[in-house]
Amino acid sequence: MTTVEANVKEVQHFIDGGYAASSDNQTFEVKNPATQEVIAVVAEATEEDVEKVCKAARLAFDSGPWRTMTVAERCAKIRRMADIILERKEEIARLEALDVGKPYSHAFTAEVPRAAHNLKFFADFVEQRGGETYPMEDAFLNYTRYEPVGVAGLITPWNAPFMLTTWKLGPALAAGNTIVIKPAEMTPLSVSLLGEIAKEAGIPDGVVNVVHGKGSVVGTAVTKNTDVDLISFTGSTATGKAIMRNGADSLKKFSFELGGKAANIVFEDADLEKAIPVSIQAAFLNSGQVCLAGSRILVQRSILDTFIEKFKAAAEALVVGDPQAEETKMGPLVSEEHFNKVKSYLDIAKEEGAQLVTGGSTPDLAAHIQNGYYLQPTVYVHDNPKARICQEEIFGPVVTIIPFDTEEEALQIANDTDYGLNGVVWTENLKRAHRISHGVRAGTIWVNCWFVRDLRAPFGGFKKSGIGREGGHHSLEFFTEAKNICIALN
Ligand SMILES: NC(=O)C1=CN([C@@H]2O[C@H](COP(=O)(O)OP(=O)(O)OC[C@H]3O[C@@H](n4cnc5c(N)ncnc54)[C@H](O)[C@@H]3O)[C@@H](O)[C@H]2O)C=CC1
Ligand SMILES: O=C(O)/C=C/C=C(\O)C(=O)O
Repeated sequence: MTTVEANVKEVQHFIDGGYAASSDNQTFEVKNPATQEVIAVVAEATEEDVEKVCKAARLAFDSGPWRTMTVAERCAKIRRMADIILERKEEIARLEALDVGKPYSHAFTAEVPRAAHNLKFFADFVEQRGGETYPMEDAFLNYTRYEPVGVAGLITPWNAPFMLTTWKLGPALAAGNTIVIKPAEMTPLSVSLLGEIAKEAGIPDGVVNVVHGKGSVVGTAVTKNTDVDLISFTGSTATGKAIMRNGADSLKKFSFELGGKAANIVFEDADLEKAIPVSIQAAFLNSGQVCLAGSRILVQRSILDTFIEKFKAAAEALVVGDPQAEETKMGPLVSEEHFNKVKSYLDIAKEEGAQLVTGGSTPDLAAHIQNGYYLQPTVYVHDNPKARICQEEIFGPVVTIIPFDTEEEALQIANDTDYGLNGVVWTENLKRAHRISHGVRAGTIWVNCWFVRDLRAPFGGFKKSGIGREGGHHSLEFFTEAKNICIALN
């Protein structure tokens, strides 16, 4: 990445170990969502460029040393990547704040360290991995090898671009695949560095490639490309369906982490001293642009008034402002288009008769961020769980409190959704915690906590929230082909 004029960065593809412009020199602009200023011009790939990048990854897989080098050597290079990310932590966190609009403090203390951990974790995990052996009396011995699949297409979103890309890159690389990354076009800055970081870490040319452009063109071309063997995707459910259709002809493997509309269920025996601040995080972290957001807050009617009063006060106390400022807890939405989508739900809420508790308009802002895509933390109460604001993924700082009376009713509302990524339960009753955790149809349930991540644990969604699981051996199963070798012993 270079700077072309004051503060405007030039971002190119990273192909076969070097930066490259598009074959037709086309570019697109990226804006800072806090100000609407242009912060980067980015190479926009043609279909021919996508061919080239996928071919580079193919050649690096077929004839390069990456998949044949020892696991120890490969993993040492991946760990070096993690170290370089930590050495460049401030720079990457600044880019993430600039590009996504998320608070720098969160990127610096949580997401960039997690990105480094994603790489290191899978390097360690692969080195320690065993295999299966099945002796057949004394006559034959079966043993299993886990070999890389080939070229991995990683199509990644804009809400946590660097962290979520490394979450796929770590296991894909550790397993010995070569990679084509297609970052989200709205937020390409941090991810564009991964090629050069890989090169600096000693990873051979052609193993980590990055290609930029619109999802509908470049994402589609990567998905259809016959040199690409699998697609790991995080993003919207609609795009997941398109990827599945476009990848069908080349019979790709898919792993999808898609949308969510999590129920955050607060029972009357919950410890509100913990439940309120964590529910605020679950609602407004990254301006609610988190697939795991607890955007449907189910509250038992006996504590409804107390909960609303405390939650309102905590939402109003959140510091909304410049993402680069240390004290900022919530920044803008990522783009004008997304801002308009989120704002449209304020009209829908009104039409649906939802009761506004707080928010619903633009916050007071310092002069330099007056043009940013800001919305106040917004809270509604609605007693109709079928309302659109209770059903659709808004992906913004807009949450709805839904009252309930009994456990059965809470479960019924929690499961009345197309999504099933995660759920949250607040209770001091252990038996109830288990009952509700078993009853909610979602891939992760957090009890008296939220977004606590052990990278060994399965992570992914039921229903329209995804296909497959990431994490620990689940990621490795996706990024490897299991091979059984059967040896006659006599
Ligand atoms: N699960 C999650 O973490 C995320 C969920 N979303 C949800 O999706 C909604 C829409 O956001 P979008 O930016 O439109 O998400 P998206 O799912 O379209 O974008 C994610 C990635 O997919 C790529 N892409 C788009 N169309 C493609 C196609 N046809 N083939 C291959 N790749 C393609 C994009 O370029 C980007 O890299 C959000 O409002 C939110 O509800 C968005 C981002 C992340
Ligand atoms: O912690 C993870 O591995 C994944 C987190 C996912 C998100 O933050 C997201 O997609 O919004």
